[in-house]
Amino acid sequence: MLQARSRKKNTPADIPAPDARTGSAVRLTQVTKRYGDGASAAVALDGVSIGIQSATFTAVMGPSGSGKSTFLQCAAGLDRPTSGTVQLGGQDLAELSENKLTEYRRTRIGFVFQAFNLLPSLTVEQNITLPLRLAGAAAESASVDSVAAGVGLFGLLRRRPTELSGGQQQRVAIARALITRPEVVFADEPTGALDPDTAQDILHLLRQAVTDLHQTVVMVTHDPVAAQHTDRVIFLDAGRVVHRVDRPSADQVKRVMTELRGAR
Ligand SMILES: Nc1ncnc2c1ncn2[C@@H]1O[C@H](COP(=O)(O)OP(=O)(O)OP(=O)(O)O)[C@@H](O)[C@H]1O
Repeated sequence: MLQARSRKKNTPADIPAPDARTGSAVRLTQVTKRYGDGASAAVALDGVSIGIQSATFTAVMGPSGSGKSTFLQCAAGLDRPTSGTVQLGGQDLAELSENKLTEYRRTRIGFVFQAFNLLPSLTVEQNITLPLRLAGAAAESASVDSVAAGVGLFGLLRRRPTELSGGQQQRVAIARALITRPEVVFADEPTGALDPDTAQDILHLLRQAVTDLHQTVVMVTHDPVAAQHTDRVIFLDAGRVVHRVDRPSADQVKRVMTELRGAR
């Protein structure tokens, strides 16, 4: 069970608190992302406006090329939209310089990727605490132990990533994403490289982070079974939000995906 604990004071003082007015952890307003110019331009996001409520688990789905990765990249401040605004924790990301945006991502946003993206030369403990150390904040051993125990890694802190299973490596990535108590954790196909049973364990962990720690989690996935762990599925097609399903079942999600693929 993940343990709730107070938000650490490791964030820059000039960054505002979550968007109390809307309750949104992330808000995209008329976000368009265009790659290239002229006849060869690709519109990956086409006027997307959506708010993602704090302390919810959201899946982003859609056919191949519908704009899911671009959505995640723009919402997480990894890429800048061509037009429109992204607010995260009440901060308009366009107002941040590149350096401030990097600092913001490090302290206020957590990332979990399909390929785990751990540093092989660091121990599990060092991987988990890396975002704190990069931000110049001390890692309290009690909080590291609590996060590690919460994701089922207790006793493995001295190991290196190569000495862990895929599921254990993804637990390290989740602990690393949670250690700063970010505004939002963005997960890009977090179960894509795992067997079905291990994938279920990882999805339960992400669910617990929302339920027990009131984290906001946004996950891109192709998997209807993964989506049924979430509170809401947002469906993209041709760069637009075309459908939403709350408290989704895998069958509902499959139906919508079949319709979207059939409509192409
Ligand atoms: N760097 C880029 N340069 C040019 N076009 C791009 C670039 N990145 C994405 N695109 C285009 O933007 C559209 C959306 O791509 P995106 O990767 O966001 O879709 P996706 O839904 O994540 O796809 P998939 O499920 O196949 O990963 C596609 O038409 C893609 O070809």
